[in-house]
Amino acid sequence: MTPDLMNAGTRALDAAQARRAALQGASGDRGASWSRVHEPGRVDTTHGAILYLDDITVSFDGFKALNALSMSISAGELRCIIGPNGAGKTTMMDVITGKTKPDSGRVYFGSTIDLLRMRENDIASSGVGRKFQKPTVFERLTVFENLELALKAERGVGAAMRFRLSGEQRDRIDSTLELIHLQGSADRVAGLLSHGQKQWLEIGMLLIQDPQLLLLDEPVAGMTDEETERTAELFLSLEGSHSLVVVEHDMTFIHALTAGDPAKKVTVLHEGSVLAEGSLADVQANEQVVEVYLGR
Ligand SMILES: Nc1ncnc2c1ncn2[C@@H]1O[C@H](COP(=O)(O)OP(=O)(O)OP(=O)(O)O)[C@@H](O)[C@H]1O
Repeated sequence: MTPDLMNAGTRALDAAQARRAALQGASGDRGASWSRVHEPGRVDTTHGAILYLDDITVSFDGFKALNALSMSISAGELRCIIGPNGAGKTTMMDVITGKTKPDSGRVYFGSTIDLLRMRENDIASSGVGRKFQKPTVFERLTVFENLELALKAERGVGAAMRFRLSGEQRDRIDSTLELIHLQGSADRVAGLLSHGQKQWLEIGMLLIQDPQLLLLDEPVAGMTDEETERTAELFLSLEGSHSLVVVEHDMTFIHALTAGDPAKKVTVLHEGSVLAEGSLADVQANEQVVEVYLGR
């Protein structure tokens, strides 16, 4: 999480908590941080791709975490990325979001935005939303307040403090609540939600800012089977209107997301490069993939 994003969240949280404390005579602490995404709609996808990674190498003390990695994600695509521990999946996400700068290679958001020239905060602002594995919601705020905060942060931190919700924005929060299956929990304190519900809330906080590309790192880790199923439904409902890159080890979930559709690509990473790419059936039948990952 970048310092700017941390500040955006904590300062707005302070303001929200001060309001609540004034009303309830209570005080709270700070539980989380999250990404701010705004000004979507400027990404040029006329050539079909929303994300290009070209020949990316990242070395840590001589060890290549990414080794000439190339990959392209189409606009509106839901791409699953699998691979053994240490394959480079998180490092790849770190490069896309500007957390790690590669030794060499190119990363483009659409055909014109060179992400390697941008800082982490600016990449988030350009429409790349990232969900880390661990849910990071503001535990002491209600579900509604968490979404409100995410919506307000679109306007910048200073403006967010003074900003009041319009009817249209309330509707946007309501439709997000419905999308993430939390319409009955709007007034619940987020800390009381189940692990899966916290994950959905954080996804909602990203979605309400309308990112064009969503990077999701092991989103169903720790979820119940029912929560996993619902998360698959949610992601499938976003496909087309958003582009999603989902890193996941849970093959049941990957099955649900690809739903036997041979047109849906799964990418297998191994030792910092693409080992295989194709339909789930194709990669499952690939002997090398079985050897390094699926057969274990
Ligand atoms: N900051 C770092 N310094 C040194 N080595 C690192 C660093 N970050 C990652 N690595 C190494 O790079 C390799 C790739 O790590 P990465 O976390 O990207 O893999 P991953 O595919 O996300 O694994 P997992 O499925 O376990 O999350 C690993 O061998 C890891 O130890």
